[in-house]
Amino acid sequence: MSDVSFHTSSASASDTRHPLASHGWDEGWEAEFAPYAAQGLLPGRVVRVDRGQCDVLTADGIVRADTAYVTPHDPLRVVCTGDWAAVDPVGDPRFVRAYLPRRTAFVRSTSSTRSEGQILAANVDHAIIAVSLAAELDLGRIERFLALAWESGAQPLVVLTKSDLVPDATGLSYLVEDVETTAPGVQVLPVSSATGDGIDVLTAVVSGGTSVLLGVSGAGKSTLANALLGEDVMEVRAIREIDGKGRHTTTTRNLLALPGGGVLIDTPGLRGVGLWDAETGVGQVFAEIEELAARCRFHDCAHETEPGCAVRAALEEGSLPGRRLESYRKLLRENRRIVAKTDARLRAELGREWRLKSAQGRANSEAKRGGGRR
Ligand SMILES: Nc1nc2c(ncn2[C@@H]2O[C@H](COP(=O)(O)OP(=O)(O)OP(=O)(O)O)[C@@H](O)[C@H]2O)c(=O)[nH]1
Ligand SMILES: [Zn+2]
Repeated sequence: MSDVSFHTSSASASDTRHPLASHGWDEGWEAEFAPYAAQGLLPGRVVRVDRGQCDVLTADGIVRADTAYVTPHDPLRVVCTGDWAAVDPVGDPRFVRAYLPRRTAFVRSTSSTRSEGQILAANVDHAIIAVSLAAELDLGRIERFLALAWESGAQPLVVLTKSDLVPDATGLSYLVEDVETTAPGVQVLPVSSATGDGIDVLTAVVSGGTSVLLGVSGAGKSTLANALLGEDVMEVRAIREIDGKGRHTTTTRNLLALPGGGVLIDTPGLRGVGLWDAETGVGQVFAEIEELAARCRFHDCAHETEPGCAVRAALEEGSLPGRRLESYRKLLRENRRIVAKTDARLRAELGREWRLKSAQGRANSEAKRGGGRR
């Protein structure tokens, strides 16, 4: 009982920081948690989820809690790392009774056969997209990650890693420019974990919220995570002080407080992200194309052969690069395929479209053959 009054009083006292502030607790969460606090439940952030159980960091340390109440049939509503949970103050087992509505969420499609979304991380503010400068830039791939990031609700940030491998400053500035053009509204930051260049800027950006690292294998995510975490030892010690047992070390957690402020979520599943119903996200990545499309004569313009098409006009005039439009179409197609797996109605439509297209294709090639004979 004294536990509960400690939480409510310490949280409202303006001169003391709430013990969970380092893990993202703020006034907004506190207000939303009020009804649960009134029931005597403790707030905590989920730092790891296993089968049937999870680790929740509360003001009293890490609580191992049962997730039976927050494991509904809908896989997107299953409690996940980053959630703010309401936990029983006592009991064996202690249960997570509920979690607060998510501000943002990362989801991905699971296997190709059973396409249901899987929730990967919740309440992420910054999506750090790691792109290695050791390889040639793949702008299409960056756009794909950007779509996923925007879709989640988090603010994307592109980090060009291994900048030490591009010693020529002018060359580097061109690469940064290329990515900036591809990612309007997104900060692009060259960094090197080897020399430490740019790490201070990144540290400052991520200090104000929860971040995740996205990017293909070898992009330098782990190295970057270590650079942000500094000496892991500090982190481990801090956790041990909190729970007083030293059972949980950094290796068992997918959510870590950064020494420079902010929180980093690094769940293994986030590494090979797919695109999951990210149509709005795709629209945000290609905002300039969607703006042009709004000026097409027909609102359902496919920008193929329609008259009064603003997209094709921009393409012809050279203000819209062909690569951008192709990438946009590719991502939309990819997205529709993913959505179609779960949406039978759309699947039927796509099937119809496909049959129409192939019928058209047959007609075209027959016409061509006919023309050849003439
Ligand atoms: N030169 C240079 N090499 C780096 C830098 N950062 C990472 N590397 C190297 O790049 C390789 C891949 O780095 P990782 O951090 O393991 O990449 P990752 O994205 O975590 O890869 P996965 O764990 O497979 O997802 C390693 O050999 C690192 O040593 C850097 O700033 N400069
Ligand atoms: Zn058009």
